[in-house]
Parts: sequence; structure tokens; C-alpha cells
Amino acid sequence: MVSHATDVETTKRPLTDKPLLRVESVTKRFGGVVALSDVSFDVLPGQICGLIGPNGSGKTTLFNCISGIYRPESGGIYVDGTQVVGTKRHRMAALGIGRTFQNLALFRSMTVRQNVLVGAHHLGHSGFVANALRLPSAGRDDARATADADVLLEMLDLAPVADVLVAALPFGTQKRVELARALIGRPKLLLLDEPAGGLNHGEVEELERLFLAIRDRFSLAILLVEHHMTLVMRVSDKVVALEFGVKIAEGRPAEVQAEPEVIRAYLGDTVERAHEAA
Ligand SMILES: Nc1ncnc2c1ncn2[C@@H]1O[C@H](COP(=O)(O)OP(=O)(O)OP(=O)(O)O)[C@@H](O)[C@H]1O
Repeated sequence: MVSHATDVETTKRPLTDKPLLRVESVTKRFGGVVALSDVSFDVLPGQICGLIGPNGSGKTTLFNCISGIYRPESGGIYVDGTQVVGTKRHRMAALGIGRTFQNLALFRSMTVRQNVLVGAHHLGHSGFVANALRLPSAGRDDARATADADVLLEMLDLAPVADVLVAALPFGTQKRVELARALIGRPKLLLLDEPAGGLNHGEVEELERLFLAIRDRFSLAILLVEHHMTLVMRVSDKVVALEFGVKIAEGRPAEVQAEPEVIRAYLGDTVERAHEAA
């Protein structure tokens, strides 16, 4: 029998130069507003890509285009070579796209373990009838999901609260539950929407350690939308910067941070906020 740890590790992919995520000339408009204009970039397996930009620069719109919430007017989005534009949202997990949400989307009256297991739903291969009749193949799916859940609960330091109702847990712990729920679906691409929002300094440091461990263990491509600049610059292998829907920089964190366009975009944003606050 395969050990639990080995079982989850089978999701590890060999590192190649073939992009896991390819965003190709994506344009998205809302009426007269061009939220994304001809945006292109790649993310390789095993890479964390930070997506940055001032408020309203198009980060969430791009995220929503990748995860099937919005359909871009033009351009292509490929996950492991498969075009995902136009795919229904509920099919995204089966295509290998996992995500977490800015404002958590957990079942609050369920335990941590139950919430995590929800993320394995699409992996069952035994089908509706086998599940309804509780045939042995359905039992095997359950056993595999339970084993994977145990590994992830341990890895994300959730084992001690596995049987606690989510509603009773601090926000930072709930964020780790969302991460475990996304990971149990064995995503190739993990989309993280402002994971550090609402966390304290220690929790952000813990998150940094976790992201690196997750990337290394599963060789995922991770796209990280985050305002916490220190976190982005420390964990990202590459950074893409947007302003008014246009890509203004792409490269290693230090390169992007030093880019005059990026400095100008952020300073402008800070000055505007200072004016608003005055
Ligand atoms: N559903 C929508 N309807 C109309 N306009 C929208 C919609 N969603 C976004 N926009 C507009 O598109 C542009 C990009 O917004 P988006 O939310 O993607 O930016 P963002 O970089 O995620 O901002 P923030 O950092 O504040 O979350 C903005 O001008 C915004 O007002």
C-alpha cells in the first residue's frame, strides 16, 4: 500500500520550461473601462509569480479571467497547454486550477477536515451511481481523500484543530484551511487572492514559509495577488506589475521594484491616497 505522504507527493511535477500558465494578449473591458489591455506573461511550474499594481490596475480582473468568472474580449489563457477561456467555473478544479478567496469562502458550520475534503470532490472517479450505492470504488476514493487530507492538515499545522468547527477558529487559521482545501484538489496552478489580508506580522511570516514549502513540495505554479509588498518580494520568483490594465514591468522582484514605471505608479497611488485622506 502506498503511504499517505507518498500519495500526495505524486502531484509533484518535473520542472520544465513549458509554462504552466500562459496569459496571451488578454483584454477585458467593462463598458468604457479597459480593465486589462493586451496583457501577456508566463508562469513556469515551480514558480511563484507575484501580481502587483496600484488599486484598480486590473489584478482582480485578471484573476477572475483565469478562474472563469469573467470572459476576456480577446486573448488566450492556457493552463498546462489547455485553453481555459470560456470554461465554466465549476470545471476549473478538474482542469487543475485551485484558488483561495480574499474574503474566505469556507463552510463555517463544518469542521476543518470536512472543509478540506470538499476540495477533493472533483477527484472521485467512481461516479454518481457508485457513490450513491456506496460501491467499493467510492470507498477507495474516500480513503484516498482522507489520507491526502491528513497529510495536508499536518503540513499546514491544522491537525490539532482538524475536528473543530471553522467558525470557532481565528482568521489566520481559517486562511490555512482554505489553502489546504485548494491543495487537496491537486491543482497545477494555485491562485491566491490577497492571502496576507487581515493577518498579523507573525502570521504573514508563517505564510511566507508555507508558500515556499508548498511550491517546493508540489512544483505548482502559484499566482499571487497581494498588496503586502514585503511578502510578494520575498516569495516571488518573478513579479508582473500592472497599471491601468497595462503590464508595466515583468521580471525578478528586485528588477521590478527598481523599475522607474513601477516606482512612479506606486508613488502616484500613495500621493492620491494622501490627498483623499486630507
Ligand atoms: N465588475 C466590474 N464592472 C465594472 N468595472 C469593473 C468591474 N470590475 C472591475 N472594474 C474596473 O476595472 C478596473 C480594474 O479593477 P480591478 O478590481 O481588477 O483592479 P485591482 O488591481 O484588483 O484593484 P484592487 O487592488 O483595488 O483590488 C477598475 O477601473 C475597476 O473599476
